[in-house]
Amino acid sequence: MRRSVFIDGGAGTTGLEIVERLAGRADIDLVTLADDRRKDPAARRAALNDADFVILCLPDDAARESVALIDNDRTRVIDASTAHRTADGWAYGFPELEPSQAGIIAEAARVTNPGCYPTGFLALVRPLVRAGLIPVDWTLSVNAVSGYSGGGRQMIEAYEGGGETSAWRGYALGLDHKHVAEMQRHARLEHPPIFTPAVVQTLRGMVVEVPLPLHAMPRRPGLDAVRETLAAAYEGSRIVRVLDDEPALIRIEDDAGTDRLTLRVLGNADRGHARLVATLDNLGKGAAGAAVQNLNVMAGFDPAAGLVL
Ligand SMILES: NC(=O)C1=CN([C@@H]2O[C@H](COP(=O)(O)OP(=O)(O)OC[C@H]3O[C@@H](n4cnc5c(N)ncnc54)[C@H](OP(=O)(O)O)[C@@H]3O)[C@@H](O)[C@H]2O)C=CC1
Ligand SMILES: CC(=O)N[C@@H](CCC(=O)OP(=O)(O)O)C(=O)O
Repeated sequence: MRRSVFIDGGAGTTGLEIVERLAGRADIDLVTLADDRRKDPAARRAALNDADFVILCLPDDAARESVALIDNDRTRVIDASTAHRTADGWAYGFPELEPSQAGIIAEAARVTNPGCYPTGFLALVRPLVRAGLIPVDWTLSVNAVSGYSGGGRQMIEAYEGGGETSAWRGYALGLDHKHVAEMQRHARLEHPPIFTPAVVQTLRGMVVEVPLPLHAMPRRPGLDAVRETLAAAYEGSRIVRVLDDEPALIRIEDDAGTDRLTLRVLGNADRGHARLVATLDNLGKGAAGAAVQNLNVMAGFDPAAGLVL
């Protein structure tokens, strides 16, 4: 059955990526607004209420406005912004996070995409918290780097226009990044993680790392036990893969240009030091790929349709 899908914000960085993935699909009628109407509330209201599904690729305030413009109970929403990630009444759009999560998304009228950094963090951590290997009262650290497309059109223009020339730029130095609450809540931790993000001179891709002093943790799990727990959690997934290779290097480009999420458990077994590493594309599983995957789940399509794997 064909479904109509309106991309609100279809001219932006994430919106264009989604259009690219959905264009030409026989099961979808894709709707975007022309440049002179894309910020017109009346045109948006009509498109929002006409569509079976809308995907919001907007700044947070505009995303809230779009939700308020929907006055029917048929249109279903996927929000790529930060606006609803910890809000009641919204399903968290990470189908692999729990065995029951895809079913919750499939039934939901309102689904929020996870944040790009939380996607890597939660994939690494939530199965370990669930298994009791990470105690709920442990304070985790998350160290991450992102390509500059993570900051949307304005950041892309700053880096590509020569306004920003740094190779590595740390930010959120007050440890108050907008993703911290989302990470804590969906990892089911008692304390916020210490999150240290940075942007590097590459367009897309990200590396999200969680160091773990296994030797000091109550259950003292080995690297193999941690890896096996993650592998079991994502067994059968075509999107999230847990590798047990021992690469000499991890590169931010490893999963750039794809909708994959790759997890590794590296470290020093003798010392009981682990380095959990996720690689993904901030615009792939971190944004557009996640939105398309959620649409597939909600509409009953093949979960991996239109994804680059
Ligand atoms: N970039 C990324 O890697 C990720 C982004 N996201 C989230 O996705 C959302 C979109 O981000 P991104 O694509 O990067 O941002 P962009 O700035 O590239 O795109 C946002 C788009 O929304 C448009 N827009 C702004 N205000 C309105 C409005 N009132 N009505 C209609 N359109 C409007 C903008 O138009 P104009 O440029 O003309 O103002 C632009 O086309 C954000 O909430 C972001 O947090 C989530 C995960 C990762
Ligand atoms: C490099 C960069 O600036 N990244 C953005 C996160 C990407 C994004 O847009 O955040 P959401 O996933 O919450 O939508 C930031 O740190 O605010």
